[in-house]
Amino acid sequence: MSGIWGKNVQVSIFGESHGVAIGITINGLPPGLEIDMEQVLFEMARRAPGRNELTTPRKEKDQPEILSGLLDGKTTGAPLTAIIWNTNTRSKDYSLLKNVMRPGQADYPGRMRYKGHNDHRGSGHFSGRITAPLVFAGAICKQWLKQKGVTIGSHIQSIGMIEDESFADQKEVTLEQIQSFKEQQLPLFNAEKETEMKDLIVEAKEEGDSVGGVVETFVLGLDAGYGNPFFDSVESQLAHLVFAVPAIKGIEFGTGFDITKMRGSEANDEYYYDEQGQVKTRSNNNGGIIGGITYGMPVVFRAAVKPPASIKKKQQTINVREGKAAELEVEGRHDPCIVPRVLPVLEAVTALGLMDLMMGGQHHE
Ligand SMILES: Cc1cc2nc3c(=O)[nH]c(=O)nc-3n(C[C@H](O)[C@H](O)[C@H](O)COP(=O)(O)O)c2cc1C
Ligand SMILES: C=C(O[C@@H]1CC(C(=O)O)=C[C@@H](OP(=O)(O)O)[C@H]1O)C(=O)O
Repeated sequence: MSGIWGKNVQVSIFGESHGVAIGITINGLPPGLEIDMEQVLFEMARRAPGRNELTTPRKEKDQPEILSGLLDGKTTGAPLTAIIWNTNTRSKDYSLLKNVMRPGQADYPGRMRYKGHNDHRGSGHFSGRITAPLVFAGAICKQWLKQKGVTIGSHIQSIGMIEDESFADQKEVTLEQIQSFKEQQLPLFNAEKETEMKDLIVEAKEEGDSVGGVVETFVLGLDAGYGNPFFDSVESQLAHLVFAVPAIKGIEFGTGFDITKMRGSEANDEYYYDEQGQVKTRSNNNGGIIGGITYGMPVVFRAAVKPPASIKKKQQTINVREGKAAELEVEGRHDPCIVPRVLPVLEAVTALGLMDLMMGGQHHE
């Protein structure tokens, strides 16, 4: 397993979904950073399981216990370690799944990679639950970024075939709107789509099935001049972290794959000076990054979230103990749609990636 990431802010995650606890150690945080714990808990609660009818019924407090690196509410500069206890495991749901492989889940590849020694209970270290410590770290990074004037927001771009408007369609997105998105179950530019999306998730759940979707994340207030091409381009940095999130199957920046359908004259983001003399572009098809470097416009990307694999509907698979074909109806407590819970995770990894990048001092000044 590779549970360690980062150059300037380095994280190390640990734990399994049905183990004693999960957690994270963060290295490289600057000393004296005041941590607003209420804000950290707010972010944790956005992701936590069991909060409403659209999520897994497994209820967890997801209250981080800080073991080191924080004194009188401020970072000391020493490694900051937090653990989150697992309090509501139901491992019997997984006894069959040691041998009967769930299609679309990490059971079979994990078994091959770890020679059957991986903790299969609750998908072990593969579980989406391991994103809780990432949200903890991201909440701290967000507080550092806020001091630098950088804000990260996200909304649901789509659930199944139901689409919201895009960030690019908006004249302006205010900090208040970004904050209100964080308080909503299904944050949308076009709130009229909410009922349709909810109904689709509930319908899939009732049919013993699941649905996927797309999350759009945007970063405001990021100056021009960050990024280290080739290998540490801003896209590489963010994509690396976004693909670490379980269930993410794709990422596109700016206009993404659709830019291929445009002419250069349409795709190019034309420059101008605004009233304050700041360099801006009229469009943002490149999603705030060209040549792997920011150009001062919002960084925008969309992540594809697959429909969760663990469904009640009957599926064909294999029993590896018997070496035979098998049928499977997955029991247990699962998310019918991961999208609403993954927004804070995508924001968190974005915050981590950007803080790591900015701490490296790549800025032109
Ligand atoms: C917040 C979150 C919740 C998830 N909930 C479930 C779930 O309830 N059931 C499930 O089968 N997969 C769930 N997943 C997805 C699996 O963890 C993921 O599909 C699996 O680890 C395999 O990884 P991959 O899909 O990225 O290839 C969740 C993922 C996240 C990020
Ligand atoms: C517990 C969480 O979500 C879990 C993510 C998950 C998976 O396979 O990713 C499967 C389910 O696990 P369990 O069968 O143990 O209930 C979800 O409940 C969480 O995100 O905190």
